[in-house]
Amino acid sequence: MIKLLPSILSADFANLEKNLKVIENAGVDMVHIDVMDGVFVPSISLGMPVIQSIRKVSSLCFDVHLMVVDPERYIEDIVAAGANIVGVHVEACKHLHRTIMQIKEAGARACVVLNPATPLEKLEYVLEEVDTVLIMTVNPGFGGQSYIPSMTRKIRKLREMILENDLNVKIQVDGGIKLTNVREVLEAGADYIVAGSSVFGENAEEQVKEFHKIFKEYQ
Ligand SMILES: O=C(CO)[C@H](O)[C@H](O)COP(=O)(O)O
Ligand SMILES: [Fe+2]
Repeated sequence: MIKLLPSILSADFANLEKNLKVIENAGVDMVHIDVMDGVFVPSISLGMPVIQSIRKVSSLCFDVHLMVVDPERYIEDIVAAGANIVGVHVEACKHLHRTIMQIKEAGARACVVLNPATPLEKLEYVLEEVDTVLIMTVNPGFGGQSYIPSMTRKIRKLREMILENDLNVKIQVDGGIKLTNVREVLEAGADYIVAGSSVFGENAEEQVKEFHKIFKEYQ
């Protein structure tokens, strides 16, 4: 099933509860939360206290994208704060397999994230252990960037790898996805679509409905 995961990075941080209600009422059941440390990526976004606070007012599935160095330092705290899915970057983990196990032992679903320039080969020995692979379709660090066209081939190639190995792994895409290019990633095989500026930067309720209309063409 194809899902839209609005990214709260582009939401109004003074009105997060209201923003979450808007997307939930529009039919969304998962939300994407970007945690940036100012080291792995240039920017700093939010951390545990914010996740804890919004957990109290939302029953949405929280998909937390950790853009931090050595993410294994935070897994248990992030899950305790309310994360249902935890995504870690291949480029940030010294012992990727161990970190994936740590996420699952902490009680969350494990997602592995690849920067645009990181090849899919990095997944070869961990693919069967993960619930989701997140293909970054922009260089991580900021919302509102443009989709990198070569990522369509990467999504297609990952879909082939998953099929060849007969696995049940979801493909997530994040960065620069809009109503005008979402068909391209869906045709390539994406299941989970993250969208920040194209949801919260506009009329969020209308945008969610438009994305969902397009998804119906593919399921
Ligand atoms: O991980 C991210 C940035 O590093 C964000 O999830 C992503 O950029 C969403 O924003 P937009 O849809 O505006 O590109
Ligand atoms: Fe993200």
